[in-house]
Amino acid sequence: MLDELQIIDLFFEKSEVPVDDCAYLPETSQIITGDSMVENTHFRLDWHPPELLARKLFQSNLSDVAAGGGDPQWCLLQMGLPGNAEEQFLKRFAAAFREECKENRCKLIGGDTFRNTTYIFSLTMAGRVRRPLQRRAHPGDAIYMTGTAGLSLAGMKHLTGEMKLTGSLQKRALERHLAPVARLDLARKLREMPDLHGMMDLSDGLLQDLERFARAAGQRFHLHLHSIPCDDELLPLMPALERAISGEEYELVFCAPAGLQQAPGFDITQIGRVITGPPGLTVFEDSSEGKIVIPESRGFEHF
Ligand SMILES: Nc1ncnc2c1ncn2[C@@H]1O[C@H](COP(=O)(O)OP(=O)(O)O)[C@@H](O)[C@H]1O
Ligand SMILES: Cc1ncc(C[n+]2csc(CCOP(=O)(O)OP(=O)(O)O)c2C)c(N)n1
Ligand SMILES: [Mg+2]
Repeated sequence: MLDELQIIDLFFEKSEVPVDDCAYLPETSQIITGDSMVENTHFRLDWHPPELLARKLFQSNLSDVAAGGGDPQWCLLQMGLPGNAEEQFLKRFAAAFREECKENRCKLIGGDTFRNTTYIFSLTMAGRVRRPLQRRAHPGDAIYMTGTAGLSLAGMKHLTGEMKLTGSLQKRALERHLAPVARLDLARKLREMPDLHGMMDLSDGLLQDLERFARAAGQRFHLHLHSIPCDDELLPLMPALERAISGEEYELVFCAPAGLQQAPGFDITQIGRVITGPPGLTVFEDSSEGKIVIPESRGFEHF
């Protein structure tokens, strides 16, 4: 079986394969993206109340628009629904989705609805952009991420029974997994920095996403595992390599000159650096770069 990127490659000439979170439409200064929530692939009905499902669908797309340097403008909603879909489920989903559109000034302008054996929710979102942010980096840049990594995987592991979380940590992990919030607030600040070279959002985990970022940028990325920021309470419960494969965090990862400082409302951490070398990712234990780590797992992959 081909993997996800090999399948996508089938549709493009080699030089035209899309590598960014969003496609850029220069004629109208817009960016456009699409992401889906599919039953038993992205969510389970017994885990995910319809309100949170609608919000996660919206926020995962908003996260791409934020990483692309844009502000949301309009969206199209495609839905596959079982014949026995409950009216209450659909009403609750629709009400929450409408709230998201309103809160984020994003107009639902169309879509498609069809019968399917399971639920499929797929969103296309467009945004306006002044300077589209792509997956670019310069040698010598620092690699930064916003927020923390690990909570989403911890939340899912709690739901599957692989981890037993309690109290406020359980709440934060479930919230991160079931109801992530795109970092549009920080993206708006970051995109004003003239020497921000490139940005993406964290959906498949740092190992996969940084590998793709590095290849798109044509640079070598060094990730420092022990620099990956983590929720204080989760830190002793989740090894660094697991934080590096936690997807669906919807934090931002970006490359800019070293020396950026954390500040209130600006929760960024340096997690690695960019060097000249063959495009790809090398994982080191820490920032001394004394010990290379070969990960056993790359995290969640569709194929
Ligand atoms: N079926 C497809 N046809 C054309 N382009 C695709 C398809 N699936 C994914 N892509 C593109 O391939 C790139 C990688 O996809 P993906 O990993 O889903 O991006 P993201 O993590 O930003 O959602 C994106 O630019 C996306 O638009
Ligand atoms: C039932 C269920 N199984 C597995 C997962 C974990 N999971 C599903 S998709 C995904 C990665 C992100 O989804 P993807 O469709 O690859 O988003 P994109 O990279 O396109 O933004 C993860 C970690 C989940 N959330 N729910
Ligand atoms: Mg996608």
